[in-house]
Amino acid sequence: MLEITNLSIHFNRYDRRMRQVRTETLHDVHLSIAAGEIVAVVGSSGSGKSLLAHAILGILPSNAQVTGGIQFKGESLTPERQKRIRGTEISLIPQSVQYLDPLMRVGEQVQQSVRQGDPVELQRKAFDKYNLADYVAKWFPFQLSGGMSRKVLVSTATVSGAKLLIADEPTPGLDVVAMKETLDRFRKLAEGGCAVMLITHDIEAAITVADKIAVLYAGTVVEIAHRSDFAGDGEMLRHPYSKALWRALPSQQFTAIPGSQPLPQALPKGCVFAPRCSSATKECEESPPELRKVRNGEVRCSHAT
Ligand SMILES: Nc1ncnc2c1ncn2[C@@H]1O[C@H](COP(=O)(O)OP(=O)(O)OP(=O)(O)O)[C@@H](O)[C@H]1O
Ligand code: NI
Repeated sequence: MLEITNLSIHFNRYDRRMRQVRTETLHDVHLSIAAGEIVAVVGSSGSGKSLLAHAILGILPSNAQVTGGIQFKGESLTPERQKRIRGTEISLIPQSVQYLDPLMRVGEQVQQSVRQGDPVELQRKAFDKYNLADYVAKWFPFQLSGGMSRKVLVSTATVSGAKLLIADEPTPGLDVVAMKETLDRFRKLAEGGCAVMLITHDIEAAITVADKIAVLYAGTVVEIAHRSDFAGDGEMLRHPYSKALWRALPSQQFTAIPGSQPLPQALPKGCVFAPRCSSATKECEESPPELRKVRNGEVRCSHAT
């Protein structure tokens, strides 16, 4: 359904001395999501998760330069096509419930996203599917609980039969029950033939529902693993950063590694993770490793086995 190849994003901006600086915020991303598949994109704040989503939707700021290819249903996603199918075939479940218009009744907001068929009928069906009572359609966003707002966002994103759904951090702040409901909803959508990209900080949530996990670090996909690789001591994982992420979880060893993720304006010359990696060699510092297949997954580390 979605095929991303060699996708890079640069920003041009001027510094205080009016010199143009070019920063790379996403580096050579390869990622594909099949129909019926859920792929989680995990990584810490600033790793480029939202930029990746915005590149697919074609909603990056105008000073962003995008290179590489994005294919949707086997055809190139040009800016014109992105504009045409955004909100219908490809839709976003935004990071925050603040995306709801506070002055518009929620039923109307869902109806506005309908491009084909009877808006009222389809909105009713969507509410029914997500256990929202009919009368809620007449409510304004401030009248909704957090969980209901999320259901309205999902209804809006799915009401016109999207084939690719991108959910940007849909779970923070949800209690355990609401979180499980949200994740179950994605599973059902995938079972219905949707391709789902689930962007999250929460690895534990990701592995309960995603088929594959892409680990993003400083704009680079360092590993694409299967959910089952996140187990035990992380010995099935291929990249030292994925292992470190896994071991840093409170439910695991709770051990953090020293250092911090480099900023886009200060990326290392070689492997982005080399400055924090205990097995880094001269070679790692010199040039960035290629993405390669290792044990049914993919990794950007020349030492991975
Ligand atoms: N308009 C912009 N101009 C320049 N740099 C940008 C712009 N938007 C984002 N960036 C940079 O790109 C990097 C990735 O940002 P992005 O929002 O994709 O991170 P994220 O992984 O979604 O983080 P979070 O988990 O906090 O949402 C950051 O370093 C950010 O500063
Ligand atoms: Ni983000």
